[in-house]
Amino acid sequence: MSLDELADKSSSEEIQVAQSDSKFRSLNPGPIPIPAAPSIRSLVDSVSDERLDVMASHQSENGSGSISTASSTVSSIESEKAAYEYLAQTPIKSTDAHLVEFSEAMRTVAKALRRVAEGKAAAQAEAAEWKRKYELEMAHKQQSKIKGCGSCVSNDLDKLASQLTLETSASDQLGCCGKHGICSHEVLQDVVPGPIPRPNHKMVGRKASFKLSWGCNGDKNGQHKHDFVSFEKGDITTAERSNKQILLKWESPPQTVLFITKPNSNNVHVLCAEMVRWLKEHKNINVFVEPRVSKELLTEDSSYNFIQTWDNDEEIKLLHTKVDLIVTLGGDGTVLWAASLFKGPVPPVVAFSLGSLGFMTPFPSEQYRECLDNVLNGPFSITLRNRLQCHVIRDAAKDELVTEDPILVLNEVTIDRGISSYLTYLECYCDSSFVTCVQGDGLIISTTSGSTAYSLAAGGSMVHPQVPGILFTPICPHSLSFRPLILPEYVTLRVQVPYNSRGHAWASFDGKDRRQLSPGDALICSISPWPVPTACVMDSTTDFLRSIQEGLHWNLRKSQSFDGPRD
Ligand SMILES: NC(=O)c1ccc[n+]([C@@H]2O[C@H](COP(=O)([O-])OP(=O)(O)OC[C@H]3O[C@@H](n4cnc5c(N)ncnc54)[C@H](O)[C@@H]3O)[C@@H](O)[C@H]2O)c1
Ligand SMILES: Nc1ncnc2c1ncn2[C@@H]1O[C@H](COP(=O)(O)OP(=O)(O)OP(=O)(O)O)[C@@H](O)[C@H]1O
Repeated sequence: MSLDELADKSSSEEIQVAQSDSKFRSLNPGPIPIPAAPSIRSLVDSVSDERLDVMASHQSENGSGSISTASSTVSSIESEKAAYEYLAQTPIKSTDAHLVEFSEAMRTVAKALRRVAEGKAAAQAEAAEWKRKYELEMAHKQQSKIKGCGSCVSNDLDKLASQLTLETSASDQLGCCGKHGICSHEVLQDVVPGPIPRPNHKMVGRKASFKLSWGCNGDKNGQHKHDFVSFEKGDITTAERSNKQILLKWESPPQTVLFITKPNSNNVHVLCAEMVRWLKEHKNINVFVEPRVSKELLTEDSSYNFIQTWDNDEEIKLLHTKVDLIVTLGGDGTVLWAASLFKGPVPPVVAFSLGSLGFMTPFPSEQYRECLDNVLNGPFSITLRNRLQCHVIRDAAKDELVTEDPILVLNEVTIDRGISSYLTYLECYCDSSFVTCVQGDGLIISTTSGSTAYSLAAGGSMVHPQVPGILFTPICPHSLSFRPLILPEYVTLRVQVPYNSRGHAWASFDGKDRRQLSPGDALICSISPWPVPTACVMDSTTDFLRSIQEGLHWNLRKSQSFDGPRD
């Protein structure tokens, strides 16, 4: 697809969403009076007719058509709510067939409206995604012009998207962003969507540029073997598998490091002060710290006046354009916290272990000089940890233009019963297919990085973080046959609290930011295009195996003694 076509697609999709919304508003005439009891039959009839219309138009139209289906039925939302209220106030005799039929019709209409609201949210998300990719591509082009690096330019947006989502599998050692390298850093620097930042004397210079490539160990002649399916003579075969370890190689030296540290820990505080000074004095590195840490360091010693920080959320949005590396000092929670600061691209993370478990924190803090030397010089292995992008869709806001901001999680999103003592009742869909109803304490939708966290405690498999997948793990399901699932990374999951749920559900994101989900609300999750690159001590697999063995004591058992019965 050319850039122009992309621009057209991006803008036309936005226009489509906007148009459908304006239709939404213009067709929503406001509340419809609650029908008096004698006229309820006529209301049932009219709703039943609308139900038929909805079904007919669903059959005859494609996906985008479903938005206009919503428009034609939106006027019944208010009447539906009014009718529910009316029904709640009026005792229903089980023998009253009319009221039962009416209530059924209302449910059908409500379901159709839900589908439309969700379709709209998905379309908005998709349009935003295309727009962002388009902006990235433009930035990439501009950057390449400045650098005179013609080979960096790719006119194919799909290629860029697949590079960002790791669908490309190749290694290339051919210089600047050769055919198979990932030049994401160049794409991401300098141009930032959003408001123009106010001039800041603390701003640092350009970011260091780097290249990601897939390693090809054991490949003697340097020829990389790709993972692809070939169809020679009608036979389907996969080529020999390559080593997919991802290497980060700096193309210019990194200049700026951001520290994210666990609060209320004296050890962390002392080490942070020492590392900051060492980086400045021995490596001439610019250092950013959190506002809390900046205050602490400056109160102690004014000679830390070289450190930089931020004042507000707008400045946090720009951090990824200034920072070459993130250093975390703490446990896994600190890595999650660091990732949560970045709603878009995330610079590589070097996680030093100062927590209790430290599954994602492989670097020993006692050897920080050696570790940082290795990382600053490069090349080093990284694990690209996928994140999930979660949208909460409110039933009450289905005819509003703006939905809640997406939330990115590195571990998982959990939907549970919170303080409710009732069973959680959740309807789950994968793309357009119904998956199941969860009846139990809740559901965990996890990344593969999160597979060793809450999902593991709920009986999910441990999955290597580079495996492209989404884990679907129930929490205490009240069923004998509910096994956890692992779904492919490209699907979109939708979990909704049905109208007839007895209680609310609660969503939490990496264990934080709890949000109530009322009957009618839904959560939509898919893999985000912005992974978290974490530096490895050895390589992705060695580090993972070490973590499950040393951190979780996986399959620890006393060895069987030599003496005893034999074959
Ligand atoms: N029953 C459970 O196991 C349970 C319950 C609630 C939350 N959690 C996890 O805690 C996470 C939040 O972590 P926190 O440190 O802010 O909270 P926290 O301080 O409560 O620590 C939770 C524990 O989970 C470990 N952990 C976190 N991410 C991990 C990962 N990817 N692999 C292996 N272990 C991991 C941490 O090291 C820590 O020991 C949530 O994302 C969730 O996965 C687990
Ligand atoms: N920079 C930060 N600002 C605010 N809160 C933070 C920050 N870093 C970590 N936290 C929070 O502090 C809590 C504890 O942090 P962390 O998990 O890193 O330490 P730990 O519990 O000692 O280690 P582990 O997770 O390995 O057991 C987490 O809930 C995390 O969200």
